[in-house]
Amino acid sequence: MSDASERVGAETDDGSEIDAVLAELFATIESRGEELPDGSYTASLFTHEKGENEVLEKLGEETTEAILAAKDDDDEELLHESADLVYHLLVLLAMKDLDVDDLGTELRDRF
Ligand SMILES: N=c1c2ncn([C@@H]3O[C@H](COP(=O)(O)OP(=O)(O)OP(=O)(O)O)[C@@H](O)[C@H]3O)c2ncn1[C@@H]1O[C@H](COP(=O)(O)O)[C@@H](O)[C@H]1O
Repeated sequence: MSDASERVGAETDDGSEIDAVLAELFATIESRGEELPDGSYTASLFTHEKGENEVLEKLGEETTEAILAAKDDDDEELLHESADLVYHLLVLLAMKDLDVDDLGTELRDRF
């Protein structure tokens, strides 16, 4: 695992914006899980009474909402729900002590 602080604002060699956004968001998620600040939705997921199940349920809900948006041909809503989905997936990876870089490696290995 790489140090979260090193990834904040990180850009890949080709300056890919999505890589930078995912790296910064993941670093923020990890930091919320460590510091558990009051008022943080992310921190509330790490301390939820349902534990990991809360995030798993959210992933199910956001997936359904993304599917419905796609079926409605509502591109704006599809992007919104896709962002919710990716965010919750990153929270799950952080809870499992996995890393967004591990996800990147898994995807790149399929090229
Ligand atoms: N990217 C996200 C993010 N995406 C989704 N969510 C939250 O996930 C929840 C989604 O659940 P629901 O679909 O039930 O929520 P909803 O009220 O119906 O809203 P929508 O479906 O319209 O999104 C909402 O509370 C959203 O605010 C997020 N909460 C936080 N972040 C980021 O996480 C980082 C830490 O933020 P804090 O959690 O505020 O510390 C920051 O970079 C934030 O931008």
